Amino acid sequence: MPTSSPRIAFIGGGNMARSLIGGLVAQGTSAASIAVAEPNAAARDALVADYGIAAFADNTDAARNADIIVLAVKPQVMRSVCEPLATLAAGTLFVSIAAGIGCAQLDAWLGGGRAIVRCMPNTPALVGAGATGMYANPAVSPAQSDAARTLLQGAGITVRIADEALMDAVTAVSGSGPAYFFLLTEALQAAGEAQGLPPDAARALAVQTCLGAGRMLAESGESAATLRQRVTSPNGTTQAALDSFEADGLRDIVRRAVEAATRRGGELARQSAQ
Ligand SMILES: NC(=O)C1=CN([C@@H]2O[C@H](COP(=O)(O)OP(=O)(O)OC[C@H]3O[C@@H](n4cnc5c(N)ncnc54)[C@H](OP(=O)(O)O)[C@@H]3O)[C@@H](O)[C@H]2O)C=CC1
Ligand SMILES: O=C(O)[C@@H]1CCC=N1
Repeated sequence: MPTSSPRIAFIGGGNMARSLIGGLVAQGTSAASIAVAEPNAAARDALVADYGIAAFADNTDAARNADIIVLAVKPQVMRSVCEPLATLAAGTLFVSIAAGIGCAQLDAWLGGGRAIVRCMPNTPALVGAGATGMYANPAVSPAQSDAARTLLQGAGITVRIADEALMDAVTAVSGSGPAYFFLLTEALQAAGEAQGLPPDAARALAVQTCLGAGRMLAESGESAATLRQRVTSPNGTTQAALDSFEADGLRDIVRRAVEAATRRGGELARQSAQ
């Protein structure tokens, strides 16, 4: 790794790459050190306009001089993206954000003996409030591991995962997780409207409640269960709602959803290998 700031190339400039690039630029990483390869011309133009980074139509043009290559394409196209990159310099650090695909598979496509960090960020990276699980293969040096952490720092918190087999569970909890809270917020807003609230009021109340609950979870140092109990007056309104959730099996619903997402990670890996 260079002692100056590393040159970073994103392969794929879609939703998640945009969130990470936004986080990097917001934390002061020079736009001149970031390049992106993206086949869609309109998406390329938008990335240049929004962040002042260099954008290329061709992956190898973006990757050629990079110290770190962030593989930010869908699992289904990962193989066709990796194989042409196998000629890149031995010291290059690859950071994959793809769901499902393991380091051994990526290493085989990239020519073998590669330093690979497999991580699973989430879209709140765009506002510096992301959560990333990160696994480094044995070829990653301490300096490269630090560089990967620095890359992810602007995105929010990073949790080091020692056992790669757990990365599908990370994906199911925090990678996909923002969508679960968005769904709950949609449902809460709709339920408020069904009770007669105007849409604007229902949205404002649901959104701020999600934000406030999240901040209390992060900042109070107390467990989710304790915070929940504090809202719940005996025989009050919250108790009525929570009893309804429990009777409808909410905990089981969540457990099954996370199981389904974890299983899907394995399926994506198998499909991408075909
Ligand atoms: N979205 C999320 O919340 C998260 C996603 N991820 C992972 O991030 C990866 C990307 O997902 P996401 O950002 O949602 O998907 P997107 O479809 O938004 O982004 C992928 C981008 O890659 C481009 N692309 C397609 N083929 C190639 C190619 N051959 N070379 C270079 N770029 C290409 C696509 O262009 P085009 O649209 O023109 O095909 C698209 O802009 C996935 O592997 C996913 O598992 C990880 C964590 C969270
Ligand atoms: O839905 C997906 O497959 C990706 C991975 C985690 C979030 N989005």
